[in-house]
Amino acid sequence: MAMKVALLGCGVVGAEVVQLVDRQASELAARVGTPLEIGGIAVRRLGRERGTGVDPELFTTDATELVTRPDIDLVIEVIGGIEPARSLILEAVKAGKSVVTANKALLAEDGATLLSAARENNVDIYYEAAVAGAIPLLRPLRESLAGDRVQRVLGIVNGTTNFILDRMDTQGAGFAESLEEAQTLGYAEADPTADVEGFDAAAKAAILARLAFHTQNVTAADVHREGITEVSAGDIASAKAMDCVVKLLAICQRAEDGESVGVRVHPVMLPRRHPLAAVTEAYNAVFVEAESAGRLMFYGPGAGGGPTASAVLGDLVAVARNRLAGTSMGEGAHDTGLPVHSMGQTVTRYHISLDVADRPGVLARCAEVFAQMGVSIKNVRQEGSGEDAQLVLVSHTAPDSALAETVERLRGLDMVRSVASLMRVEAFSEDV
Ligand SMILES: NC(=O)C1=CN([C@@H]2O[C@H](COP(=O)(O)OP(=O)(O)OC[C@H]3O[C@@H](n4cnc5c(N)ncnc54)[C@H](O)[C@@H]3O)[C@@H](O)[C@H]2O)C=CC1
Ligand SMILES: N[C@@H](CC=O)C(=O)O
Ligand code: NA
Repeated sequence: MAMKVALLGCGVVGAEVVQLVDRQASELAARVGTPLEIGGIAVRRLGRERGTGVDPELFTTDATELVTRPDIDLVIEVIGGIEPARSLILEAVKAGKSVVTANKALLAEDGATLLSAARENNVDIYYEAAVAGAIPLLRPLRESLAGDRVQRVLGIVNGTTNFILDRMDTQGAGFAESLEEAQTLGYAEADPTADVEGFDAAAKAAILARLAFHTQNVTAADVHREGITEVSAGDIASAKAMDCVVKLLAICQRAEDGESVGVRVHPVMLPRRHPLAAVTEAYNAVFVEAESAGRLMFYGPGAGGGPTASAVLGDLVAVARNRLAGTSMGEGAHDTGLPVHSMGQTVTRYHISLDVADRPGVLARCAEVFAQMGVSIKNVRQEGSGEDAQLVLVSHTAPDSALAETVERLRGLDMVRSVASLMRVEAFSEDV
């Protein structure tokens, strides 16, 4: 007997899912062990279904009735946003149906509640599409690396911002025109604030941290977030001068004592020799450092209807197989409860470029500020002279709060005219 699937939302991803389920019907049946059939599609408004080639009888505006219908076995949620997606998923789970979702915003806000409801009802919630689209990433973190200890995850997890920064770096393009191009190419969200202000990447960072460190505590609100709107042509030039590129990274890291984790999203200067520096255009990549495995990199398309639907279908096969076998994954049952430490406690490294008056004693005075704050200088160079002099300093690693205070004190020196460029530097974990 066929397994019936309810689809919630028929936008960019949903429409692609419908096509794939139809086109690959026989392969899916063979892989699951029974045919999969779309039993209903919840949409916001009826009328647009004409021309899709799908039986108009399948469409409904009553999503709650659809997810609780007794003949529905599995639910795919691709509406997005918090409500009504959360209530619909909870209804489905309570009615004994497994769920596949691509909803990173919801999982980052309330993933622990959803997973706990799934465990109580012996069903699954799978969400591979929610982070880095088509790239198989969450399952490797959850399953393949279950026997290892992940130390750090560095990810380019937002295609739009990577596209913009890449255009600024390689073509000298400005921020506004690069964003416009990303929108034209269909990478950016309708309201691109979620991309350029780092909200989308922060949601993905929370999900990655939960899986990497087996801690259910992390939500989007715990993630320190800075977007790319302040990244200037001067920052890009400063990065180039250090043989670096500017990337927006999601960084999840265990504290040195292993007792807490740091989760953040912000622009970084990254050495060109780092594998993530080679990730261009709208591609995503996630670099994982694990104790025994060493360094792993997951790379591929992180957005778009086709890639996202591919991940949704992979999950659909997995939850259908589990249902046939009468089992479920039980994600989140083992919770380390590791707390999230503040950004101030996170160990980082700064690149600081100062417009200074080129006169004797400037360097010594700046170095004194670093010493007062207990921050060690890794290297320093001067560019230009006279009125156009710039002092470029790169620190060794230190608590972010000490580095931020160092910058404030430098700003207060009368020989420092302005801070021309300020950005954290990220590299390999052994680079201090
Ligand atoms: N498009 C992409 O590249 C990616 C999307 N995602 C996620 O996939 C999900 C869907 O994204 P898209 O398809 O791009 O969005 P979309 O905006 O194209 O589609 C969402 C659809 O849901 C419908 N909808 C809204 N409220 C509804 C309701 N109450 N009942 C029924 N339908 C309703 C909307 O009318 C729309 O057609 C989101 O959670 C998004 O974050 C994840 C990875 C990549
Ligand atoms: N707008 C997002 C879409 C995928 O999650 C991006 O640019 O990566
Ligand atoms: Na993925």
